Amino acid sequence: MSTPVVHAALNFTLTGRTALVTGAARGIGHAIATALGQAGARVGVCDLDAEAAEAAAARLREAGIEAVGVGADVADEVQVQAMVNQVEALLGGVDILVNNAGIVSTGPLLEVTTAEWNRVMAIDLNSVFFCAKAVLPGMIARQSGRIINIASVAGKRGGGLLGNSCYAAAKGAVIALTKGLAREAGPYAITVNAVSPALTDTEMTSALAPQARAEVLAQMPLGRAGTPRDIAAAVCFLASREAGFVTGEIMDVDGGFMRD
Ligand SMILES: NC(=O)c1ccc[n+]([C@@H]2O[C@H](COP(=O)([O-])OP(=O)(O)OC[C@H]3O[C@@H](n4cnc5c(N)ncnc54)[C@H](O)[C@@H]3O)[C@@H](O)[C@H]2O)c1
Ligand SMILES: CC(C)C1=CC=C(C(=O)O)[C@@H](O)[C@H]1O
Repeated sequence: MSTPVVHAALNFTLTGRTALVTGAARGIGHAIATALGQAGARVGVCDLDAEAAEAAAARLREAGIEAVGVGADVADEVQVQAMVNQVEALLGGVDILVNNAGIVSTGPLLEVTTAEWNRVMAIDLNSVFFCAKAVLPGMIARQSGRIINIASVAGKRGGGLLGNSCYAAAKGAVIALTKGLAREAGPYAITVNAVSPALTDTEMTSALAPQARAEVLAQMPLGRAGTPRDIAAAVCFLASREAGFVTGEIMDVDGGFMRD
């Protein structure tokens, strides 16, 4: 038997790392950008709404975080490459990519137009492909990196109460892409994981009818909706050096919703 030792203290600081968070002007993305910055990272705050992205970055700077706001539509590959170029020029190579930007569509499949289907797929799924492609060459060159995708319990369950089939299909594909890319990127010491929230209080869910909300909460053992900070905490762990042996994981942060 080996002699017991006192192990080195765990260190969750992100000092010296550059993070890029999409859809970070508000909601879950803003909480993630704030938490990564508070842990020491320099943060690229990306959003479709360029003014809101800059305003969010300014709030982070006021809190002592090095941050830049960048306007980009993550559904557009050319804009994604320009966004990554801008962040890397100002803050250094992206060490941590958080694919958070997303939209939800509601209602049964027969009511979803082809245009709506295409927009959900473009923003919720294609963006993950575009953003990963844009940051991976730098991560491979540096032999390190963290990619964290925000999925959804809808992607595991196939929708139902929690988003419709179209949204669920996009998030289900994000989960499959996370697992596949984890296999591809592992040899370069790059981890790829997803955080899978259930109902979380943000603007996205603010219009949910009280009855529907009560039905969802009744299925959550903890009996409350998630907060953006709940999701940010999980992302910070996965972004840390200490999570270097976790990859291909789809981490439920869902108040127990997915438990059997
Ligand atoms: N809120 C929930 O209950 C919940 C549950 C599970 C998963 N999620 C996922 O979490 C993520 C964040 O959701 P949220 O609740 O904070 O949403 P939100 O609507 O409050 O915020 C989304 C942000 O993404 C930005 N955005 C939208 N389209 C974009 C685009 N094309 N390019 C760049 N930015 C864009 C918006 O401007 C907004 O700032 C999404 O991927 C969502 O699917 C949310
Ligand atoms: C707006 C409402 C139907 C909703 C949006 C997104 C979800 C998700 O899981 O991503 C939901 O939980 C859901 O309540």
